[in-house]
Amino acid sequence: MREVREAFRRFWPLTRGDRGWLLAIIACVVVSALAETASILLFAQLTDNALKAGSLAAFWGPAGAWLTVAVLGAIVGYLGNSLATWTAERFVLRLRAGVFRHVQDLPPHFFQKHRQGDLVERLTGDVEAIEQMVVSGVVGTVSAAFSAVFYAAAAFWLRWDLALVTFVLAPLFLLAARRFSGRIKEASRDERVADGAITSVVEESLGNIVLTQAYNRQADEAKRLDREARAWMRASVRGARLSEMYEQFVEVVETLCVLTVIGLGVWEISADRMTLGQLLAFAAFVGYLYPPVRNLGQLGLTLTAATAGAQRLGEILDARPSVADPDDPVSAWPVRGWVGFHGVTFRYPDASRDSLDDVHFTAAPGELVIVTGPSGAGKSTLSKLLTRFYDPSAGAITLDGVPLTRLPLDFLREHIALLPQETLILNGTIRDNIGCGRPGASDAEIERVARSAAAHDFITALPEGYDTLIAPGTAALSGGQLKRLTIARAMLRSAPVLVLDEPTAGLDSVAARQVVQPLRHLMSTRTTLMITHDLSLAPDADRVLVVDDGRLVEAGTHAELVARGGVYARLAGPMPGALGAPGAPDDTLTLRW
Ligand SMILES: Nc1ncnc2c1ncn2[C@@H]1O[C@H](COP(=O)(O)OP(=O)(O)OP(=O)(O)O)[C@@H](O)[C@H]1O
Repeated sequence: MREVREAFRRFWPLTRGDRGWLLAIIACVVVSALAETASILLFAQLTDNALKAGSLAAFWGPAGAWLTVAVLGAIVGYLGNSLATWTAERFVLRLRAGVFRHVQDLPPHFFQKHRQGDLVERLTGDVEAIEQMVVSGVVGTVSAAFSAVFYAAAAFWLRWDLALVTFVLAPLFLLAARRFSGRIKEASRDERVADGAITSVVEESLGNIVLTQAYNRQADEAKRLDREARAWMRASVRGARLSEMYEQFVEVVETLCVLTVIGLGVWEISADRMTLGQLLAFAAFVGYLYPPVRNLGQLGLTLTAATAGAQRLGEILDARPSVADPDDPVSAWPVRGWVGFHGVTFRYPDASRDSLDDVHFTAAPGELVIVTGPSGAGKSTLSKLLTRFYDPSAGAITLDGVPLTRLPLDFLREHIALLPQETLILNGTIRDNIGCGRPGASDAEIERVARSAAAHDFITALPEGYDTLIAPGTAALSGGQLKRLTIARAMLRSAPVLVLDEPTAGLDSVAARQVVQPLRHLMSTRTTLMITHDLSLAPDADRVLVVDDGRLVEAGTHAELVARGGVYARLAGPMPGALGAPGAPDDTLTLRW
């Protein structure tokens, strides 16, 4: 019960704006119940006056009234049900949008901890389960409670003594619901978890299809899916079995009640204390009473099953973004591009050691700063802090002297463009993929940056040119071509600070050169922080920073660091043209760790 209260406290506020509609739906239910009652009483009247007496004259009046009531009931029923569906779907829409917005602001480590398929299930199945509880549940409970009280009152009004005897059996329904609810909830939770696992396995397998085929892992992947599918099957069958058991038990209790009514009725009629019409009406009221009572019992089950979904969604909503917009933001100014790291120390959430330790450096507008160092040294972490995916544990990062924590996130990310290590492609046309660098950019601007990024020629060679559809993982373009699209995207953003994380990773030297040339153009006008193992640009850089084990161990120009003969000199190795150095095939030196 505490869980249900908790779930309501969290999700009920989302019905704001629809509560008037909820009342309207309940009003429709009340009118429907009234119409039903009137029909039953008219039926009793017909039985006693027309049927038993065989009088056609006594037929027309009640028959006309019954038809009118039935039509009215049908119209109100239709309105109520349509409104209920509309309101429920609006709730789902709002809840899903809210959770999705929240998820989009969560930090990278959240997505490393949760499998994608599981998140998909939470945003679909669990969202619907909560609707079942919050909207349909509330409307259903109020309606069922009202109908139950209403029909019970009608039965009492007709024959209170008979009603009393019949209702003695009612607690059996609630007992059954209580007995089954815990187990049904457990099965429902297992089913949702298994659902998420299946989606995850399918998604991961299809995403990794090359690995699966190249290493003949088809059977292993099939086994993985089979394991999750069996878990789902077990939970699903268990859930269905429990629900069915509950249904059948209730059915038997209902039959018991009906037989009690008929038995008592026969006795009363034989003693001339009741007419046949009254007995039929009484039996009808008791019969109408069962569905709402049954629904009330079942609502308990729906509630408990839905709390499983509410808990899973609650876990997501409780995850906090690692950064937030400042309460007192600095107002916008024309950013020049001074970047400063001042004693920056950082530890990832849940990590046991610092990934960056007391890092100091500054970069001036127009400067190219290369950050290099061994794998795992903390280079990409620098870029995540500069684009504020996380805030430093100690120290501060500044843009034009203003701490990043004082800037609205939108403003920050408008002025610091990130070209991440992975080539990130959107599902859409090539134009969309470049254009998303600056929403609202004209076709001419998109084409201009594509030319600067050396992408225009291969784009126009495609049959559909800029309208070619591409998607993550399925694009019929090479790695280097895709990279150039992302460079064009970054160029379009025209941010004064550019953070490039391994822009040439995974490309051969020819492709790397094709990528680097437009990058040089892009970098000439902005502050650029380039994280790379590829030192081909190092001689051109204004400064090279060497990071090792989270610390900034060396800083200077390429020539200074080579001359110093320290870590960088060892990493860079002999340079072309140096005495005894093997000549590079061209003037681009590509050294890798
Ligand atoms: N989400 C995370 N949670 C905990 N530790 C992390 C996380 N991401 C990175 N790390 C750790 O932080 C350290 C620095 O990682 P980072 O990705 O910055 O290295 P890098 O220098 O960019 O490496 P590479 O050159 O291989 O890309 C590593 O020891 C890594 O294990």
